[in-house]
Amino acid sequence: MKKYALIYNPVSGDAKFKTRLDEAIEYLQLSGGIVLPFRTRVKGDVRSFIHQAKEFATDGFIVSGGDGTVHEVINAMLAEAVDVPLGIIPSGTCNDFASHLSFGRELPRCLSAVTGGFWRTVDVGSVNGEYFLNVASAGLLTSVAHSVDTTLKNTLGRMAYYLKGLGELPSFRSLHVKITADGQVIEDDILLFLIMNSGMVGSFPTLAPEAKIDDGKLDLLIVNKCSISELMGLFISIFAGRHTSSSHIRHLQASDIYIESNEPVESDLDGERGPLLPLSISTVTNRLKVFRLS
Ligand SMILES: Nc1ncnc2c1ncn2[C@@H]1O[C@H](COP(=O)(O)OP(=O)(O)OP(=O)(O)O)[C@@H](O)[C@H]1O
Repeated sequence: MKKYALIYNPVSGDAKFKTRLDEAIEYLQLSGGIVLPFRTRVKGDVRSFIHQAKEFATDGFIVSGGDGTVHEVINAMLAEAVDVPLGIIPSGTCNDFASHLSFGRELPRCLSAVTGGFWRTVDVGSVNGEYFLNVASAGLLTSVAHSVDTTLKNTLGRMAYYLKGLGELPSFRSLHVKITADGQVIEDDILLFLIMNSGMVGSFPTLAPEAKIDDGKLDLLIVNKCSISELMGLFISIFAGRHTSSSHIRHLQASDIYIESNEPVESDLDGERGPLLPLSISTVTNRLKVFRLS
């Protein structure tokens, strides 16, 4: 009999996964599994659960939530040296990493990846001792995910993020940063930077078309200081997939990145509040396994 632990966030996305818990447990039991469920309550509580459940869950952990919940779970799994694969049931507002892996909202499809037993290793980013699975960022629009009200997110979904982002634009200002990426130094006034694993951020699928989640590299995308009208033009080229050739964008791949600023700049990790700059970022390979569709 296969043994799994299932961690779910009852408020992620439209807060509906909890009504499908019985269906999920039935699916896993009918496939010959037994399941230990855990309902998240506050930030950080998954660590003690994973510590206790790792002896039991010898065939895998499963997480249902958004990018923030997945972020907490991978941090706890790596800290607890959990070696079994992670299954992801996307039930958050965006779930960029799961979308990159082609997991949609269809519960049986996500669970079939777990019961199918196929997995792959993926890179994670390490930043100042914490891990991120999909993106580390700072600057304009990057704090939207952790500053939107939960009720608004539950009702409006990702539209709540876009509305909040639009509200930020009139008061936007640039940041002066120095970035050292695998020895290459960039010092400039910028609007934002994204350090991506999958290249899918904010539901934009191809922000870094060359990004791969197992190449040992992170994709750094910098938006240079520009005017609001130039920024609007840039959004249009993002929708058209032409942004990487824009003069306002710098894109490079690196495995070690150091970012500093002489101002107090807050970062964002997978949609959760991250540390203040400076950030010391590196790629961690072969430590995290995720279930994949066969
Ligand atoms: N029972 C709970 N009640 C309220 N907040 C919770 C609960 N459990 C976890 N949280 C908080 O939910 C946040 C994570 O939400 P998550 O990112 O998974 O969903 P989301 O914001 O809807 O999706 P996404 O990040 O994909 O946009 C964390 O900050 C965590 O502390």
